[in-house]
Amino acid sequence: MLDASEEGYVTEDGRKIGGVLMEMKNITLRFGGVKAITDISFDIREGEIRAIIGPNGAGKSSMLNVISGFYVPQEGEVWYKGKKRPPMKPYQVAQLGIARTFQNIALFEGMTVLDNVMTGRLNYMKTNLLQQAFWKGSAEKEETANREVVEKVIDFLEIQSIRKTPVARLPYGLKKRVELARALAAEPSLLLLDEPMAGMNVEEKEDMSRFILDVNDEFGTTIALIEHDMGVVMDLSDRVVVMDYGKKIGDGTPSEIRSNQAVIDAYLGVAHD
Ligand SMILES: Nc1ncnc2c1ncn2[C@@H]1O[C@H](COP(=O)(O)OP(=O)(O)OP(=O)(O)O)[C@@H](O)[C@H]1O
Repeated sequence: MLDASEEGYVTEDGRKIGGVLMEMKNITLRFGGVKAITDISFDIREGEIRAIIGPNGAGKSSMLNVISGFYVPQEGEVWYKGKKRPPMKPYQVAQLGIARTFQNIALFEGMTVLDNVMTGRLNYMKTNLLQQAFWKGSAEKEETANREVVEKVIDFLEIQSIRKTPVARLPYGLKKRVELARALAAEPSLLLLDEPMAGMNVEEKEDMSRFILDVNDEFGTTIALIEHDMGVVMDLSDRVVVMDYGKKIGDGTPSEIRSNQAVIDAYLGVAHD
C-alpha cells in the first residue's frame, strides 16, 4: 500500500511527490434528475500525474469541469493550495494557475500556432488597449516577457517549424500538441488534460506521452488527466481515480488499480498493462 503522508510519498518509479495541491471533498453534481457525480473525494498532490478513468458516462469530464470551474457542484468543497475555493468562473480558476486542454480541440483554427499559444498568456496581459496607446513602453515590455515564455514553450514542444502555420492546416496530433502548448504558456501549477491521446495514432501517442512526462519532469507541473488508453494511463500516472456511474470505485497506484476487483469488473475487464 502506498504511504501517502501529509508531506508526500515516493512513487513506484522512485520520484518524490509533495503534499496536497488540490482536494475534492464529497463532491456531488447533478444535471436536473441526472447525478453525474455522487459524493466523490480525492486529492491531487504537488508534482504528481493523476489520472481519472472509467467507462463512458462515468462522470470524468464532469469532474474535470468542476476542477476548472465550468461546473459548480451542488454539494461538496474544492480546496486548492490549502484554502477552500469559493464558487468561481473559469477565468478566475485560470488565474489561480489551473490550465486545461479540451476533449474536442478548442483552438482558433484561422490563427497561427504562435498566436494561439500567445492566447495562453492572456491572464498575464495587464495593460489594456487604452494603456497600450498611452504607455507604449510598458506594453512593449509586457509583450516581450510574454513572448519569451511562449517561445520557450514552442521550443520545448518542438513546434518551431510550424509556428507561423494556421492551425486549420495541421494534422490532428499536432493540433493536440498546440493545445498543450497554449495551456503550458499559462505556466500553470495544475494542468488538466481531457483525453490528450484521443484520436491519435500510436506514434502520436508516444510523442504526447513523452511530452507529458517531460513537462512534469522539467517544470514540476502537477498534471491531472482523463484518458481511455489504459496502456498510456498505467505508464504515465502515479495514482489513478476510477469512476463508474458517478461514484468512485477505486483510487491508488497503477498496480493497485490493475488488481482491484471492482475496477476490473466495471472497467478493465481484463488486467491491462
Ligand atoms: N451538461 C450536461 N447536461 C446534462 N447531463 C450531463 C451534462 N454533462 C454530462 N451529463 C451527464 O452526466 C453523466 C456523466 O457525463 P460525463 O461526460 O462527465 O462522463 P464521462 O465519464 O466524461 O464520459 P466520456 O468518457 O464518454 O466522456 C452522463 O450521464 C452525462 O449524460
